[in-house]
Amino acid sequence: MNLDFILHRVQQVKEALPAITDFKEILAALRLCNYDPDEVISTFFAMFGDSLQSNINGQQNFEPIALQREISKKDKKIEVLNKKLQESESELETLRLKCKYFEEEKRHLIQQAESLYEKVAELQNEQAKYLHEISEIKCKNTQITDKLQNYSPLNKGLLIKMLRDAHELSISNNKLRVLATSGLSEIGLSMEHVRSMTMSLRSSTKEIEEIRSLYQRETMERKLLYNQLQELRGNIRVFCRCRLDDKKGEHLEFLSDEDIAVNCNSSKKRFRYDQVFLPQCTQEDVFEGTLPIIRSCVDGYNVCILAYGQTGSGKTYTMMGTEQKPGVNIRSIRELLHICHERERVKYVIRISMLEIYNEGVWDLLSHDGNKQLEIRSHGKVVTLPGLTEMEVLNEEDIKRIMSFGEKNRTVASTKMNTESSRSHLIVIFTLNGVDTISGIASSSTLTLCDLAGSERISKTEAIGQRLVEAAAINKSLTALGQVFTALKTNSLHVPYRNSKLTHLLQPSLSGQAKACVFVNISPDVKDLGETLSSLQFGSSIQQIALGKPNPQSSNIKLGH
Ligand SMILES: Nc1ncnc2c1ncn2[C@@H]1O[C@H](COP(=O)(O)OP(=O)(O)OP(=O)(O)O)[C@@H](O)[C@H]1O
Repeated sequence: MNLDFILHRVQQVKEALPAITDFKEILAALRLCNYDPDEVISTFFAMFGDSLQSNINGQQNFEPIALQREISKKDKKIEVLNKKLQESESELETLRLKCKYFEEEKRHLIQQAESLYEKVAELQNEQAKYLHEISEIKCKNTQITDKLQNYSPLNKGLLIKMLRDAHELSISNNKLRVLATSGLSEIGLSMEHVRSMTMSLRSSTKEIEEIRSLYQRETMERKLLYNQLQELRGNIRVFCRCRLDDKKGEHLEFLSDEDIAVNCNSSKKRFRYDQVFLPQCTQEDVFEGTLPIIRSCVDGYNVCILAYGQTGSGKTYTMMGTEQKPGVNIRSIRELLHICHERERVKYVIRISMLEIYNEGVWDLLSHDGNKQLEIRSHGKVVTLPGLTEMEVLNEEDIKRIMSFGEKNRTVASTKMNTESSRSHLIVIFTLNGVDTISGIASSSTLTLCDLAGSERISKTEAIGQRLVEAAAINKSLTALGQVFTALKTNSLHVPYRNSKLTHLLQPSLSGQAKACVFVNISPDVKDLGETLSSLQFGSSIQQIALGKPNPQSSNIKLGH
């Protein structure tokens, strides 16, 4: 409570006091004033105790009540003070906590400040360095400017141009960099593409390898099966062909497609062949018989086709034929080229050679420097003819042209030697080298076409001199051929291939798993009966001769070394 205010009120009461005689009236008056009577009284006593004592007569209980009031007042004050003390203490605690927090904050801030001071120091160092560098650059700049000032206007122009160029260069450099960046990203994409392509390529390569090995196996199996079929038919097939003639050969009886009989001296001699071709059979019919072995040749087996018979029996007609009616030679070559062409996956190289065996001498008919005599060489089972001319052929025209060149050579040689071409053996050899582009299998084989010299006996020819020598040579080689066939038929350990040039040369085509086809040509003329019988006997003796067991890599002839 405001003390001035109380004093003011007390003053008001003091002024009113003389008029107040009754204490109760004073209290009432004070109540009217809205003041706490205890407070007012205690103030009264303190200030006007003496003067009031005399006026308050008869008020016996006044002192204890006043004391009680005093105590209660003190208690209240103490309570208030306690409350205030508590509040102060709690406030003090709060302040203490705050103080602690601020202490922490202060320490933290001091640390930060210290590190900032360090950084500032570093930056100041850096700044000093940069300032130093700047001053150096400025110095250089001043020097350059000075130098520039000294440049002649021309040099200045050049310099400006150079600077411009440099600027342009830097622009184009930037463009290039952009291009390079996009190029690099494109390269990255391409690399990714290449990577995936490589992956798919790898898997494709694997697939191709598998297909290739499958294909390889299939090809081998097909070849072996085809070969087995040929073996079942016989590796040497013998056909009989009778020449077409006006004279009817009454002595000849064509019993079936495979049987022919000869009536002589009231006896009948029967001969069995793989096929007997009647005089009216066409060149196409005759070729049918040789067709399967041509396929064998392309499969890698050595093949030989021979025409045997007396002079004039139709050997040349069968082998060579005429322009209109081509024989086995041209048809075989056509078939060979056709099969090679059909097998697109195999690359073939075909070479032709032409030989003549006359009087046990081997002559190269394709040699450009006249007729050249050759020597036969043997290396184990490999037979070679060093120096033999071989010409690559691509088509039928090539072959016809080369063969007619060889024929001319043969005629010239025959004329020189005063003989007939029919007195020699004509041998055309086709060498076939194939490489399968898928399986990689290489094959090498030969097709030997042989038009033998007339087989008539010396006694009949009544030859003398040169003719006798020729006949003896022919006889020798044909006898050797018969001996080879006989040895093969009887499975003899030794086959006398080297008994003649003819058999020596034909060794690769008459051994191993080679296939041979022999045409026995006969004359329908009764006056040739003896020779016909002899030829038929020769033919039937070689019927059903089995050559060696199959061996996939058949070719063993090497020519032209
Ligand atoms: N099947 C046939 N059809 C028609 N003509 C034929 C037949 N066979 C042979 N000739 C003809 O008979 C003649 C003699 O034939 P070719 O010259 O082929 O006999 P060759 O056995 O080769 O004789 P050489 O040993 O003298 O060479 C030829 O004029 C030929 O055209």
